[in-house]
Amino acid sequence: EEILDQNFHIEEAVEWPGLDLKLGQVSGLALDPENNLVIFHRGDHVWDENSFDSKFVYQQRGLGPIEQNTVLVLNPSNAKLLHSMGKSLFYLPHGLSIDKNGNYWATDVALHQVFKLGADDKEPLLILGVALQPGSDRSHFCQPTDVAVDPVTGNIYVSDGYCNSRIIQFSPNGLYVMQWGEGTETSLGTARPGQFHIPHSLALIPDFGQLCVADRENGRIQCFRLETGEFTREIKHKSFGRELFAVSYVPGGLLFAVNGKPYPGEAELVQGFVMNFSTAEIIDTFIPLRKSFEMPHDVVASEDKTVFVGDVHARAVWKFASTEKMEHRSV
Ligand SMILES: O=C(N[C@@H](O)C(=O)O)c1ccccc1
Repeated sequence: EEILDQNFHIEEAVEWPGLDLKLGQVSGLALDPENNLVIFHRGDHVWDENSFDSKFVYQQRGLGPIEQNTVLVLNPSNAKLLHSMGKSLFYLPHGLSIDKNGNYWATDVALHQVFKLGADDKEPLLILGVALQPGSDRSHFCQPTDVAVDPVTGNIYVSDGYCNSRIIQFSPNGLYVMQWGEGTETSLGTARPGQFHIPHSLALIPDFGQLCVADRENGRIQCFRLETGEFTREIKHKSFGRELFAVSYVPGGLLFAVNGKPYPGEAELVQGFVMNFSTAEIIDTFIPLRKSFEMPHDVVASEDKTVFVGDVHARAVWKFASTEKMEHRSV
């Protein structure tokens, strides 16, 4: 059995020039099959209190779609722009993930839709949801937050969303299969397993056949069986504080997460977490050396333990790297 060394430590790679990029609100990060960093940002659009009405209908469609390229592909070492796409398609980008075939999966909270894009800039290969129409049936989302695609089955999982509280599974060609989850009755204060208060980010754990969800306003991670949606585990630490924004898994057993900024007077720091997936123990935490986290919104990690964090308010992407090689001792 491999023991993940306990003196694992990551810190900001301060030589990475990606902090000087002129970005809009950074909402999603992903790594493509060549380990390039892909940034999903909002260009000149912002999500603020005027963006939606009380029925979650987007109010700024008069602005038209974002004219800048919203999907940027960067060399992960020197932050050089390799490719950009996704102009005139999105209104308010949110989640981004890339499947094993290199297709991009994106959610747009203004359109209430999920997009499957080929790596070129042609027409989307698949669109789920009805443009600009929030809803909670099998063909509508309400501000969907993220997508995860099972590399084994090709099944599609959507976390839906700010104004729904469910995970929906679609077949590889986009047919509704099943859903699970319900809202948290905030009155009771205690959130039960399978209840969500903004399912905000997804991490698919192929090694264990599970899907983990950042249950944002419940400040916790919940994990479920991919096949059945059956609840398997809650991961919650005091140091998460009130909000847990994003979660990402790296094959080999490490889970990464970022939390939300504490309310004035609360003790918990806004920071990144490295956890041992099997034990759920926190084995390291990290914050930037340059600038500081404002609203870290997504986190993505590669097999060599390089981690990127995107921040929607700081409009920045930081790179973190492990400072010493992981010793995998066999016992
Ligand atoms: O959470 C919010 N936004 C972020 O998640 C984001 O994705 O930008 C938000 C909440 C209230 C009003 C406006 C924005």
